[in-house]
Amino acid sequence: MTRVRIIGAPTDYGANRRGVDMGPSAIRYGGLADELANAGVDVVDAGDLPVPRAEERDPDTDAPAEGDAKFLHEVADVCRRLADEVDGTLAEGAVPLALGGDHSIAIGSLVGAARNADVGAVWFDAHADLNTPSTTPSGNVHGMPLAAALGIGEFADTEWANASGLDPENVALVGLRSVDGAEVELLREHGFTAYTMSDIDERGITDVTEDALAAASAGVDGVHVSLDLDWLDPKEAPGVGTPVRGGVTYREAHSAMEIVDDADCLRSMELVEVNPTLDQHNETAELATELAASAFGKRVI
Ligand SMILES: NC(=[NH2+])NCCC[C@H](N)C(=O)O
Ligand SMILES: [Mn+2]
Ligand SMILES: [Mn+2]
Repeated sequence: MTRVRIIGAPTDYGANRRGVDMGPSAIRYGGLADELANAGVDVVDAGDLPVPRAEERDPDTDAPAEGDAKFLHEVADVCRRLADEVDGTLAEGAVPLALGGDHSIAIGSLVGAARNADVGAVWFDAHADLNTPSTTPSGNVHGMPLAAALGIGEFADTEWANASGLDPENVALVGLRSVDGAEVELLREHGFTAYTMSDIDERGITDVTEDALAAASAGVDGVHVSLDLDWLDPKEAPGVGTPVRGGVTYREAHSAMEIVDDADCLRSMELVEVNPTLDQHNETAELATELAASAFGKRVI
């Protein structure tokens, strides 16, 4: 029986929209533990990491990386602790399921998942999250976690540069539709596997997700699945801070998660960017729980 350990990371340091720190509560209230239990999974909830409120902190943008990256020290502190939790969960033989919080927590998930193994990643997101402190249009670290975990640009000087051991060839991005100029360059240069919404239109979600998982899992021990809820169309998932029209549908999202389960390479997962203050009747949080259940094996019959 698959064992899943839920780890809440209630942080909004990486996003300028307050409210995403309430994501873990909303997702739990949306029925996560029951959904996973119905999927036949043995679930343990480890509770939330303690995260000081952003108002009590200074969003200084100095070291460890130069440029404009708000609350980078605070993000680093949360991610160090999350990495320890993720690694500890894997050591116990369970699958870590981290709940954001904004997408900056992915740095901790990836570093933790990779501490004692070679990993790949599938990034289900409207965005590439490959900005660095010098290229960011917003200063928000939730637009940078993939660059940070890969040690790209100014992140080469940080503790993260060699921590994840991630190879861009084992990173597949799915559903891209809002990519900044510098990110386009990185996607072209580094050998990432990247699928835009146009690829999904042309080839269908099934083929694209199968290819993404094949690329992410080639030659490594397992795959981290990072699910940013803004991957979905805002009509389906309104409770996110950076919505982009033209995302995947409810059915496409479930289909992709079922393929994640079929591929049998899932090592760790996270659900990020659920912002209950922007949601309608908690529907985005509930959708996150349902999608997690599909990824962990829930089927109709
Ligand atoms: N995880 C997210 N929602 N990221 C949104 C990033 C938006 C934009 N590319 C930025 O860097 O600011
Ligand atoms: Mn996004
Ligand atoms: Mn993201």
